[in-house]
Amino acid sequence: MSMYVKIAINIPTESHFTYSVPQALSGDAAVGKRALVPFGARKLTGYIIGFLSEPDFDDIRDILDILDSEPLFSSEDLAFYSWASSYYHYPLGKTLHDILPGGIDLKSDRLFKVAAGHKAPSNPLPEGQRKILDLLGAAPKGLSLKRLRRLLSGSPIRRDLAALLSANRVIAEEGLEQPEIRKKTEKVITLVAGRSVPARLSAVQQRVLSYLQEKGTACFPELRPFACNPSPVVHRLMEKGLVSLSEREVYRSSEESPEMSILNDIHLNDDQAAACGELESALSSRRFKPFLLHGVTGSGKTEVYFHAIKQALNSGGGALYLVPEIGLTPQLLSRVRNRFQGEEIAVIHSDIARGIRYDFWRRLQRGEIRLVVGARSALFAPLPNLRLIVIDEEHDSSYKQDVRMRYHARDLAVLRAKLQNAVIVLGSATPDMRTFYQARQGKYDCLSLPRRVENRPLPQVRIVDMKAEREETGRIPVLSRALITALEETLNDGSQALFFLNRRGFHTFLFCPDCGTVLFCPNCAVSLTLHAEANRLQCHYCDYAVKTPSLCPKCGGRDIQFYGAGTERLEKEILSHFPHIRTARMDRDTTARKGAHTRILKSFDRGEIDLLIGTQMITKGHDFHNVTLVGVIAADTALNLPDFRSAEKTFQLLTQVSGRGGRGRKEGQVIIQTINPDHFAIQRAKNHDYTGFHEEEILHRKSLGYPPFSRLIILQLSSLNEERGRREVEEAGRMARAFTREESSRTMPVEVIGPAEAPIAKIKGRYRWQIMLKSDNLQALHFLTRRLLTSAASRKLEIKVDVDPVNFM
Ligand SMILES: Nc1ncnc2c1ncn2[C@@H]1O[C@H](COP(=O)(O)OP(=O)(O)OP(=O)(O)O)[C@@H](O)[C@H]1O
Ligand SMILES: [Zn+2]
Ligand SMILES: [Zn+2]
Repeated sequence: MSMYVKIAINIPTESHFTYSVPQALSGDAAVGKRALVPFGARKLTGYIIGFLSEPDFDDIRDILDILDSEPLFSSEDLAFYSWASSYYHYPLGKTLHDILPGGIDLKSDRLFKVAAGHKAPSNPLPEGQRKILDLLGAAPKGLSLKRLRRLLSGSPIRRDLAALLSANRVIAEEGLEQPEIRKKTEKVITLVAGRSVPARLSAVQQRVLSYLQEKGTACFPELRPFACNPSPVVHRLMEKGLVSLSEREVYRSSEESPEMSILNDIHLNDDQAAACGELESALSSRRFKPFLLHGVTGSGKTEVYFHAIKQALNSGGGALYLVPEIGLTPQLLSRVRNRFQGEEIAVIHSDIARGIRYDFWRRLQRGEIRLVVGARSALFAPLPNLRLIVIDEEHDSSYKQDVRMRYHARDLAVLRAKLQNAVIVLGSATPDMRTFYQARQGKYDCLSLPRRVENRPLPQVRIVDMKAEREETGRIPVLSRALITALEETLNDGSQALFFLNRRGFHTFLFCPDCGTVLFCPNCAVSLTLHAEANRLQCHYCDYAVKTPSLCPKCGGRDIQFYGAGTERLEKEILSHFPHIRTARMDRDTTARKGAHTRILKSFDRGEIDLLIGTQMITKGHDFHNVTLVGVIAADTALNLPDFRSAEKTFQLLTQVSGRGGRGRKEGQVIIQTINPDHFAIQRAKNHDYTGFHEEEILHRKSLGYPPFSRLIILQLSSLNEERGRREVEEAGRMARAFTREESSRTMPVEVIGPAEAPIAKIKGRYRWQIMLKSDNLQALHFLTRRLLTSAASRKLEIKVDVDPVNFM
């Protein structure tokens, strides 16, 4: 009887495909393995997602090969991945491709090879051509254009390649390209048991043999001390039947992160012990249970996570510990390694080399590693016996991926825990509005750490009204007098300081320094964004627009202006006041190079830097004990993002950055510079009042019907042609509105906001718009989204779906 498999393929279609399995491969086929399949004229890698007993089409083709000796994911994992794929409207084949380790797939492509008759030219070739020839010479099966580019780190090669082709030095033909990442193996030499050693052995052979008698097996490099080229020696011994040769897989692993200062020997305080107790009993019941761990900054949440992880591992299960991308610091890794000595840890994030990731993946799947520490993508790691998921800093927006599948790792983590009967802990000092709202509704059990460890006080926060600091010119200075004085005191004291500056949203909004007014959209309660060329202010939710006013609409002030500075300008300003200060900047520019981020943090940790200036990167998770001053240069930039969460983001940011101060023996102080000193988000942050903030903000959300009182889906529409794009976008908007008027939709109303020009109206030649769908009925939202996707498929309009959007830029 024939066997049929369902296969998902990495192409932009929702559906999967049916193939038959030839007799010779039928023993190998299994869910979670990859298969090489014919697809049109090409050969592609597909993922086996199920079996069929009968064909559901005519004209079914055979799979060509099975590419894995063991599955890369289980049926249980597949159920989770499929859920994510349909919830985020991202095709299953593409979802699997993104989730699985990169670089392992096989596919047919146009491959370039050195021509058979090629001889070295009499005149030396240009460097570009020579490099290509060298690479191709080392790859007898050929290389695709994409791979060549990658190997030449992106330098332009088209012209050189064309020259080589026309000179007949290189040929191109269709073929199967070998995957970039494969299992790594090494040869092992094994002593054959029970052979009597002949008398006539050379001295070297003798030494190798006695080494093997001691060790049992060895690989070639181990034998170098006996012979610089051990290979002929081993072959002699093989001929005599004394040893045998085989191949075994070796695992690649990430380099160790060097130690940073950490405290050991910690005794849990009462609050920590209570939280650990609750987690312990939940873990032992082996059922799904979600917790919110709400603990102020420096309250020792990490200790609680460690405790729970230890228990999960001790009971034979696996644990997943997720931190925001930026929180994955050498300090944290040292802490984890230190605490879980003897335990193998899979560290998974975007900087981990693909070969290492592939090895981790398979060892996790086999149950050889049971602890994963990583950023958002680590959520998909296969863990056969998952007992615990920890999401540290659960409010952090880096858990949301904004390209390809736009998933939220925290939200998916809760689902995964539910599917796999695990305990999940969402931890934060500033929980997401929705998380806290749900905890209050009883969806999560709340664990709380209301105090800092060892009863250290939270830092004193002072707010400086920058409107009162205006100079004679009417401009607002970068540094207030209060901040300059405080920095001076900190330096005299031998302590360190952190200055935080928000780069996002700079120079995009206008404000009035006389009354602090920033212009907001009357419909959506988000700030209006300036389009300087068109001299107008515009709302990116609903497209409302006004001409840029020259007078303040509220107080009539004439000084309407921008304000703020980048980290570079700030550093200059500081140096003009403190010429001898040792500063370092941490932003996207200074940390672009690999390892730079770590280097800066380490040198700050060693006290080689007095003042660290940075963007969001410095606000999270760091535990430096000598920081006594935290300065926030302009709290308003976050407040004025065109985003309904701007108050929440401001509160989180201020609380988190404040929380970096006073974590050691000396008390900390925080100075917040702002032009909105009375704003509730700033006031509540000053008083370390999370609950107060939540209660005030939730009223705003309710009155405007924003989450958690509704769900949102944003459709990002784009087109290469501005005119046609705009027409089609308007048509999509009309369709969406018509849907909301339909009879069937009365029971499930969806509000359609927009279409509006996207915050960045043109990227890479594509014109962009967006439509926001809002409803408290999630089913209705998904239903309408699917419909709009289907209708757009027939046009030139590209639609990307962002379910539960977080970042609006
Ligand atoms: N019971 C304890 N006694 C003394 N020190 C402790 C205790 N628990 C934790 N610590 C130490 O307190 C510091 C802060 O702990 P941790 O980093 O876990 O805080 P946190 O709650 O995660 O803070 P944040 O949210 O600001 O990152 C660490 O240096 C940790 O080693
Ligand atoms: Zn004004
Ligand atoms: Zn609006």
